[in-house]
Amino acid sequence: MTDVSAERIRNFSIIAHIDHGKSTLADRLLLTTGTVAERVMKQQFLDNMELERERGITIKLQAARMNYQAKDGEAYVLNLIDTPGHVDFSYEVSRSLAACEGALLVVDASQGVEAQTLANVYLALEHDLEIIPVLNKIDLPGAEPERVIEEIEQIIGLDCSNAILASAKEGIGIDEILEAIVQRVPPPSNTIDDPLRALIFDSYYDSYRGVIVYFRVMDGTVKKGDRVRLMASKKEYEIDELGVLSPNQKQVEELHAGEVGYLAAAIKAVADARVGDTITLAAKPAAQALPGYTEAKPMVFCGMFPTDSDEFENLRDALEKLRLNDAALQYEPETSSAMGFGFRCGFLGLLHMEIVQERLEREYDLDLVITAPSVVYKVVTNNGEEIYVDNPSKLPAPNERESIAEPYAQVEMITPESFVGTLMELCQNRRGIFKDMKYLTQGRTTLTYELPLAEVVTDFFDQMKSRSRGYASMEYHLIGYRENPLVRLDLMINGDPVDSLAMIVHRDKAYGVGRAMAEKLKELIPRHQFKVPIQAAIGSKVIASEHIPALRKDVLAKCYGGDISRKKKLLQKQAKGKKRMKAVGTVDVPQEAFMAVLKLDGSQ
Ligand SMILES: Nc1nc2c(ncn2[C@@H]2O[C@H](COP(=O)(O)OP(=O)(O)OP(=O)(O)O)[C@@H](O)[C@H]2O)c(=O)[nH]1
Repeated sequence: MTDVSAERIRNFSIIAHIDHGKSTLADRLLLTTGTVAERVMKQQFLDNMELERERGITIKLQAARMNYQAKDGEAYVLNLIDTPGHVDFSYEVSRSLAACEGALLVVDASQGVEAQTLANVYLALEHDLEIIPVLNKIDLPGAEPERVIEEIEQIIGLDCSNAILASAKEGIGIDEILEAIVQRVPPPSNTIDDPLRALIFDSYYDSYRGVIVYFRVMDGTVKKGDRVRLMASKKEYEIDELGVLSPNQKQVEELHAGEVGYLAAAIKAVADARVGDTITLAAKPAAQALPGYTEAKPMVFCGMFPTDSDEFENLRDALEKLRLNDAALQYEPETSSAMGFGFRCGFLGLLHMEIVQERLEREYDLDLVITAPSVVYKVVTNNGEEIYVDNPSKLPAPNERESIAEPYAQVEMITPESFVGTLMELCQNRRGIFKDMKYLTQGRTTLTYELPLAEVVTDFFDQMKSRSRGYASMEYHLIGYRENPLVRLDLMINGDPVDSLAMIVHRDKAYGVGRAMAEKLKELIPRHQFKVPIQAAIGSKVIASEHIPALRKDVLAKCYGGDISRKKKLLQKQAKGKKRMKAVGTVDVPQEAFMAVLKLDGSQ
């Protein structure tokens, strides 16, 4: 039972760029408020590391409730709500922020504002949050808090006259931060008498208790045993377990407006209790759900095929299990003439795709061949029908379609001035449309471009990082569909078109990409006993052609018989290399070949 009144509650999150010190500061706040003892924190940290290593995933703190005795003599409850750190999950970030009244904006005083920080600050401002700027790492000799403050004021237009100088590592400024949270973040409004409305900001699947839902009570009261309704999914459940996160789960009997907690109610999959949905009471439902709910929509699609076709059912089981914990993951069976049976999967973005792929391989021990990511194209067919195509091999032929449009993104980059030239060149190569450039303090610049999403989801991020030696940061958001003269480029191996290699490209780039792809495939596909021709074609027109010469020598011949261990090693190496191959007709094609489009040098 918690009996804290709304005036004594403060709900806040921390906005920070990667490595600017969010986790260190969160730990400090937990320690300083006595929520977690130092000894426990060390142990927990180690346990989490162990788990992370074992499961290959990052365990994150979703929320923590702290008790804080403020200088005004009153006891407060401070709820820290975590936000995911990547653009792919910006919808989740926006829901986490919607559950707060304030945010700490943590900026590394030796670095400055980065693009991702900016995106999240704008989200926080949209939700009318009180933002408290914190300049972290002031213990570093290179810290320049004045410059960074100027930068924050200039870029965000945020008053930084009362910014806090802190070092999460050394424990400097922590009391000031806690006091600022109490004094500057507004308390939640006291709507305890209204019908229950609670906002889901996170959830995960637990194999014993079902889905654990993290929520913020916006109005009313929720009790253990209540029958609740989820307003978007329209499903009803009885609450088996209700609690707070301190930061470990601790059961309570009820939670009121303004409080943050978790519940378990034998919910089978996270898709049934989605982030952004509103929890209300079945007996006395609220008239209206909380605003802002949308269903996460996959942006990037790819084919996933088991290298060994007998593994198809195992792949299906694994995807089903992952989906219990990932409402945004979509999949449906796909049959490819080249690859056999597999699944067409949809993801929020490239990082999401990589996480799922990694989990399938690590946790479910599957060997997969994954095709290059594709965005969703909007095609108007000859009979005026509008269809969405997420698989290039399914694009209607030119004489069957009226028009084709592709999604565009606005990309914001922040970079030291010296890399502006090379980043502009990158954007131009990727069909970018220049929108804006602004000079900030100390030779840093913001660059804004509009780019086709297809050009962003390939290797844009990696290219940006390598061209700026790691200094630039970026953020993107979708701005709608635009028509373009796009064509389907087919690739043929040994005379047969390989549907999983088909791609949709701009007409003006088709020749360059076709040639580069043929060359890249020649480089990536191993030699066989026979000559393997490779061709790129648009419709029936071949635009590039290469061939892989036949293998002549036995690889073992080099070993002159004698050295058996060396021979073994060579065979092992070959076996390892073979693992991620897919037989396309009589040709073994390695995984890298399907991702070849990501490896082109970008100058096409
Ligand atoms: N010198 C100094 N180092 C700090 C300070 N705060 C954090 N760090 C260091 O900065 C690095 C990143 O800190 P984290 O707290 O992991 O940063 P984060 O923002 O949570 O990073 P992600 O979890 O990757 O998003 C770590 O090596 C910290 O030890 C500080 O005040 N001073």
